Amino acid sequence: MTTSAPGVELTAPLSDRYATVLTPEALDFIVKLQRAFNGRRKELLAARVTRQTRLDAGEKPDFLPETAEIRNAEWQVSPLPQDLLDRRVEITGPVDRKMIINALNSGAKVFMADFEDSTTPTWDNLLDGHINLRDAVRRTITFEDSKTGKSYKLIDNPAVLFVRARGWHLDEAHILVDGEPVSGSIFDFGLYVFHNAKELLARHTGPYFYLPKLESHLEARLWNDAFVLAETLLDIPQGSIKATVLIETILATFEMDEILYELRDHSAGLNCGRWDYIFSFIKKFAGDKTLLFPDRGQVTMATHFMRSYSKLAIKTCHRRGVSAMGGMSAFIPIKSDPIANERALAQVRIDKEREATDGHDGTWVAHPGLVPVALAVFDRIMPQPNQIDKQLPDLKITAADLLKVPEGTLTDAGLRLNVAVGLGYLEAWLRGIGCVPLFNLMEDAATAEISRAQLWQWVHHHAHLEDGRRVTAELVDQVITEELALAEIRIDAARFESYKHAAFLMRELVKAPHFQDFLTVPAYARVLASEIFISIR
Ligand SMILES: CC(=O)SCCNC(=O)CCNC(=O)[C@H](O)C(C)(C)COP(=O)(O)OP(=O)(O)OC[C@H]1O[C@@H](n2cnc3c(N)ncnc32)[C@H](O)[C@@H]1OP(=O)(O)O
Ligand SMILES: O=CC(=O)O
Repeated sequence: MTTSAPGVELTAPLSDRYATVLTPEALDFIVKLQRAFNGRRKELLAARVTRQTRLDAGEKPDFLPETAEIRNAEWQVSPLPQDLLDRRVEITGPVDRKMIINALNSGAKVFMADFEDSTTPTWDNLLDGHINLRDAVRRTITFEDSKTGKSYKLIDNPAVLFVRARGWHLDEAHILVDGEPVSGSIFDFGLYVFHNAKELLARHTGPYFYLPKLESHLEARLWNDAFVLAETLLDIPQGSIKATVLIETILATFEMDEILYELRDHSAGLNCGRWDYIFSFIKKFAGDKTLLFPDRGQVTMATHFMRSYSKLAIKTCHRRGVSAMGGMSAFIPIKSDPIANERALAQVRIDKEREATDGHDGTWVAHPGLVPVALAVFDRIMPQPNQIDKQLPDLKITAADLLKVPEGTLTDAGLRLNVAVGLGYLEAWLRGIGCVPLFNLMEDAATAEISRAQLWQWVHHHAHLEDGRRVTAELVDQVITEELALAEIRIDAARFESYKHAAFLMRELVKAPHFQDFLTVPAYARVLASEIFISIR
């Protein structure tokens, strides 16, 4: 569908309802950002490829000599807004209407509405999500659950809202500008900020964002420049947009000071995105057979490299006057089994205690049932709003600490779990559901990436399981076939179709001669090609 804007085309239907958010003015705003920044985005994505070639040749990352001056100098990020001083518990979740209300009402200080790893970016999910957020910002959001008959509305003092936009690598294929898809980041950020920035500022809060999967401070600079242009176009004060960057790639961890520096007028600190971080470590060194990771379940926050990264994030943020947010424990409440449930909650408690004691200023939870658990820990260990004044001048973290591969075992159970999680997650994703409970754990794109990355790594480096068997493509293939057979008994025919698509994709990803950067990229292409989701409403 061509639009009234020259060079702009929509490849999906725009219902009257969707046209209330994707207005000509909003589209024009997105197009301006796209034309201003897409060239640099593509250069930065190309720079990722060049860097990967060097890593494949054996180069190891280190703190950058050319930015030593920024690391060594004393400077501070602009003061945090009042409503971001206390972020002790943040709940995250997809942009589903009922979940937005539940999350905002959950008792958490912050809700991060996620267009990224817990959302399949279908046209419906995206535009419904923006409608939901527009209504949430204006506190008019309500929901009637037709299944239960329950009505939902916001409480008087809901959580502060953040939005996680998609990463720089993802395209939004439903809008073409000058023949090219719009950047997913620009679409998510642009549409939200366009409709809500002024309204949020009038309500004494602001347009707050989480920025995922950055690999360098130059990518942070691009975000900062997008913020500056958006503030100019919208005529809102410079510095009123705030963003927390997820440190969730092994490369970004070497540039934390520099990332904060680039965003110093717009920064709301850093967050340890632990799952993507583990994935990124495996991916960036996929070519190195000496860096094999053990079973996913053994790669915890207690391992040396993960603890080192989390402590370095705390030290860096506190020195610059901003929050260092902790991450997401994947344990979720288990309704069907009180004993297993208590075990899961205990795991969450241990994780949050470690974070609060180390100096994090808050943490993430995946489910409203975990808000009181995390709150109790942070209230006890951090009675004040944050612990930014906890400075760690004597903490020394080296490149060797950050690059120390965790020890452990590779087991048959670990392999089977990786297959089951990869298939189960992809199956849901292809049906438009970006976050699911599997085997009593929260699974989203980041956690599923670890599973499929491990399978690739183990196959390509001929890893041995502890029972002595070698992991081969044939073995993984066989386990996929076994999982498919089990699924066929368990689920209905329509879902089984989706499972078969998932299995096809998994096989492609695991057998690919070169590690595929993100599973969501081929999965998105598959969804677009089969038009599973572009259903006319
Ligand atoms: C690594 C990362 O990137 S982390 C960030 C991305 N991941 C996330 O955001 C996780 C979000 N969490 C979720 O999607 C869900 O909690 C899941 C999929 C893990 C579990 O879902 P379910 O098993 O369906 O949850 P469950 O049935 O226990 O839900 C109970 C209630 O809590 C609500 N709920 C569950 N999780 C959330 C949430 N994160 N936010 C708001 N409400 C939630 C449900 O809507 C349901 O509400 P209702 O009782 O009013 O109907
Ligand atoms: O985005 C969060 C993560 O843990 O990955």
